[in-house]
Amino acid sequence: LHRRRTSLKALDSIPIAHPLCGLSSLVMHWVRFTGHENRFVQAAHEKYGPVVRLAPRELSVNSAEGVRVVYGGGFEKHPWYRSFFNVGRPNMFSTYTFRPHADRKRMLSHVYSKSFIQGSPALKQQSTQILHDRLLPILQQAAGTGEALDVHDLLLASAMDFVTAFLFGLSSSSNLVEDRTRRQAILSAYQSRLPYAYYAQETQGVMDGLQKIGFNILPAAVVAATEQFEAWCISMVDGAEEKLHRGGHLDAADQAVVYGQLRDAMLKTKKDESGLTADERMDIVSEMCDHIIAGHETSGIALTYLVYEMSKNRDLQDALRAELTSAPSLLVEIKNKLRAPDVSLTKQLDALPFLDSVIQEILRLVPPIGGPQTRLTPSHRPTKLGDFDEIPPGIRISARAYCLHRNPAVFPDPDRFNPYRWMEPGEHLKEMKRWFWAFGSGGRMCIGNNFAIQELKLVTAALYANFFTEVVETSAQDMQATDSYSAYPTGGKLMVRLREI
Ligand code: HEM
Repeated sequence: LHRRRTSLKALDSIPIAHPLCGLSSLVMHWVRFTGHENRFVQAAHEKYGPVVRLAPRELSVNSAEGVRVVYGGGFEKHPWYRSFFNVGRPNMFSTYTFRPHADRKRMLSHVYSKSFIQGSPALKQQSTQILHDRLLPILQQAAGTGEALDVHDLLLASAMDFVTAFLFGLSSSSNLVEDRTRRQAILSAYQSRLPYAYYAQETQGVMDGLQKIGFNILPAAVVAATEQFEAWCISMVDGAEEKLHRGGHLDAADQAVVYGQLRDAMLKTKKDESGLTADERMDIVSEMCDHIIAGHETSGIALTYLVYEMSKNRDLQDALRAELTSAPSLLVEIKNKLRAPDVSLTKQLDALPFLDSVIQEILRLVPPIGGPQTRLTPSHRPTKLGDFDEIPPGIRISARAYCLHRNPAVFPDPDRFNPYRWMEPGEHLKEMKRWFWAFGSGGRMCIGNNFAIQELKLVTAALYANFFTEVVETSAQDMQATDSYSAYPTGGKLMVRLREI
């Protein structure tokens, strides 16, 4: 205990976010419980600089250099991520130790690489069907009637359809874009547990103890909704497994790219022909559940805010449309005079500078995961962070995109949506890219970033090639992002009126 106290002395020179932060973690518990953690940490960094102490054994960093130190290697994830277990088994996201994480990530990196994503015939077919047959007709119908459409809901649904199609193949995936009843049920089942994240993330020990004596802090309805969501994920896994088991030819759109890859990679690790154990099957289920979660809410949130910001500025919509139509072969005419990006030209679409800047800027302004990416200082050596050295092992430490993206020295007028800031080449652009952190960095960086960027570009291009958007019945307060790990709009909706061009 004495050695522990002495080593903590090294933290005494680090500015504290609040007078009580050096004495107790209660302040941070309160800040998290009341849902203003990102704003609290941001205010502390603005006042005290790039390294602040949040609790006796917790630090926050807010600089590109600090991110390089903490996320460049050697810092394991904090057990905080254990709360992201699905179906009771760890997955790539929730595993906090190096080895099992690296083994799993290696199995899946190839199918999420940029070259694979841009070239995959399966993903091309899946994207075409989701855009042409589901999303665009619904948008056109809303434009025709002039009725306001909740695009938040719809864009979460389309992100869900995109990711589950890539995981399981189209016939075993969701169709939440068209099936509104199922959409409501699934999205609200998933979202019902979000308000309880504090308990799962910050009071795990207490939760576990209480559960042992038969008490669960989470309301029964939330537990049931989580089970319903997991059962739905499992039903898609089962559908994909059945399809692969049957064998025979599958259309490109029907290929279960990610599921098939993980299943084969896990089978290859077996020394005999025994097949996968029940636990290994549940590991796959857990991994798939996590990609369903990580893949739908992030992209859905990004697209929601993109439509919100674009709707506020007609000039930006015109500029985007001008870029899309200046390369005429990029758009193909589909039914009912609608135009859609040609999915065989995803590389060319990716190279459009304004579209790229719009996507980059929305991920900067409202990072869908803006909250802390929590790590532990390494166990075998002290850490040096800027002016502070001898930071002892086992200290909880995090950076967050919410704060990194609000540094006015790097992003002047940081609260303004300004895609043009990404279009001026030079040293400043390089500096902005060093601070851009929507997908994290290092070994635990988002595996789905190439998939997400391609999907965001396809949906944005399809939308603005055909429609003007205007926000109705939604206040700025509704669109305030929740102050938590992910950034859902507080009002839970974005009502938009569309007009066909
Ligand atoms: C705009 C969309 C997305 C954003 C902004 C985003 C952001 C992030 C961030 C910040 C992390 C690191 C989190 C942390 O360490 O706390 C992460 C990890 C991860 N993301 Fe994404 N993500 C997006 C889309 C996706 C998609 C589409 C998938 C899968 C289909 C995905 C799967 C994952 C997985 C599996 C991890 C864990 C990686 C690891 O631990 O090695 N994400 N994502």
